[in-house]
This record gives sequence, C-alpha cells and structure tokens, in this order.
Amino acid sequence: MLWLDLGNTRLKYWLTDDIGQIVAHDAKQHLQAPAELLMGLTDRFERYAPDFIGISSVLGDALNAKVSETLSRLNIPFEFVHVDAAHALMKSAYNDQQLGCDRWLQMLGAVDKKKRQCVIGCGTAVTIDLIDHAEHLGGYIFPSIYLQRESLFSGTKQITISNGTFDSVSQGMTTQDAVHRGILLSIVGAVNEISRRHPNFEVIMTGGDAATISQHVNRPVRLRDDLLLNGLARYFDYRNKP
Ligand SMILES: Nc1ncnc2c1ncn2[C@@H]1O[C@H](COP(=O)(O)OP(=O)(O)O)[C@@H](O)[C@H]1O
Ligand SMILES: CC(C)(COP(=O)(O)O)[C@@H](O)C(=O)NCCC(=O)O
Ligand SMILES: [K+]
Repeated sequence: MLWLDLGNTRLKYWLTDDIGQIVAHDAKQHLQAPAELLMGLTDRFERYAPDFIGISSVLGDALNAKVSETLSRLNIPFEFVHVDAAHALMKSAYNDQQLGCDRWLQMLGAVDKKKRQCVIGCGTAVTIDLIDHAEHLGGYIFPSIYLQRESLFSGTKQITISNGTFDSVSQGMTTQDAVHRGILLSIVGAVNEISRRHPNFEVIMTGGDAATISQHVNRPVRLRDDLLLNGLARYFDYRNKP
C-alpha cells in the first residue's frame, strides 16, 4: 500500500508491505506544488508496486484535482479520505463538513474507547482535540510557532526576526528571545491550561513540531509519529469490511 498525507507544509508518504510494515517513508516540503513533487516520486512508488493508494489531504479541491491527475497515470486505484463523524471507532460532535481530514485521522489513529485522550497535532497549524471514551468533544486551532513568527514579521515594523530557535519559555531580554519565547509560551501555555482543565486525559502529540513543544509541557506527553498512518490504515480497513 501507498499512504499519502498532504499537509499545508509537507507531503509525507509511507509504503507498507502486506503485513503493514513500513518499507519506505519520507516527508518533503511541497511548496504548494504537491502534484509536481509526486511526479518526481512516481518511479520510486512504481518500484514497490503498491496495489492501493490511500490519501489524506487538507489542500483543497484545486490541488487535490492536480494530485488525482498525477496519480491516475500510475494505474493504481486511489482514494481520498472523507471525514465521517459517525465512524464506528469514534463519534464526533464537530461540524464534519469543516473538520480537517488530517486532524480526524490523527484522532482515529489514536482513539481508544477505554481512555480519555487529548490529541495534539503540531503541523502548520497546532490542533488540540479532546476525546472522551471514543467521543470527540471538539478542540482548538492555533497558528504554529512558525506562522506566528511570520505574522509578527509581516505585521510590525521593528520585528524583523525571521529565523532562530524555539528553545525556551523564560522571559527574553532581546527582541529575538522575546519573540521566540513568547510564541513558544503561547502554545505551551495553552497545552498546560487544557491539560489542567482535563487532568485525567492522556496527552498525545504528533507532527513536525511535537518534540519542540512537548519538552516544555508540565505533564507527561506521549509522542507518536504514527498517528496519521494508523488512522489511514484503520479508515481503509473499516471501509473494506461489509
Ligand atoms: N516557515 C515555516 N512554516 C511552517 N512550517 C515550517 C516552517 N519552517 C519549518 N517548518 C516545519 O515544517 C514542519 C511542518 O510539520 P508537518 O507536521 O509536516 O505539517 P503539515 O502536516 O502541516 O505539513 C514542521 O516540522 C515545522 O517545524
Ligand atoms: C487545522 C488544519 C489547518 C491543520 O493542518 P496542518 O497543520 O496539518 O497542515 C487542517 O486540519 C484544516 O485545514 N482543517 C480545517 C478546519 C477544521 O479542522 O475545523
Ligand atoms: K498534518
């Protein structure tokens, strides 16, 4: 199987064998041209001869159509995931016309009907979702640390910070530090507040910035990089059952 995750910043893919083991995997920035990036990967995909392609995309209809066009040339059946708020594994009260497919799949990949869970996706946006015994209660969306920095850069005259590391939440004494630490604190502080309100929820993080953020959270955090893949596998597994 070939699994694709088209996020706002990166395209991730996983090739798995017939027992579900990952035989190849990568993540690449697509620069809003995912179809062109996929074109360059087709040789690689063809070598593994997957019999199906399952896709999560939050890129919208226009880019998805281009992706479909590229994938059609492979002559391998493919399908985009559609959010199902009444799925057998997890019910959701969220507006299912709006809920991001990657957000939903990450939850589907994590959900455990015996647990209370807080699933945090740290990608281009940071999403925080609460799940109580396989019932999605809703959540929050924040700009990522990078988007926050870009918005300060573009919305102010005197903040010209466009690089640097996010490594502390202590107060800063320079613009560089104040910007990075303030932004990181905005996310870490939100995570801490949500976990304070929901003390008996297991905190799970995934996505490119999960390690950067989790270090400063004052609760144990379970880092899982397999959530979206697991969600895709669960989704198509259920789809194929009568
Ligand atoms: N300027 C930037 N804007 C957004 N993300 C950036 C930027 N620079 C680096 N990144 C990295 O891009 C990655 C995006 O993570 P990922 O989970 O793949 O997101 P998505 O699913 O939204 O594409 C993060 O690891 C982040 O650190
Ligand atoms: C919240 C998101 C932008 C996160 O995307 P990502 O950071 O993974 O690229 C995406 O799931 C999305 O576009 N969601 C639609 C809005 C919603 O979930 O309500
Ligand atoms: K994502």
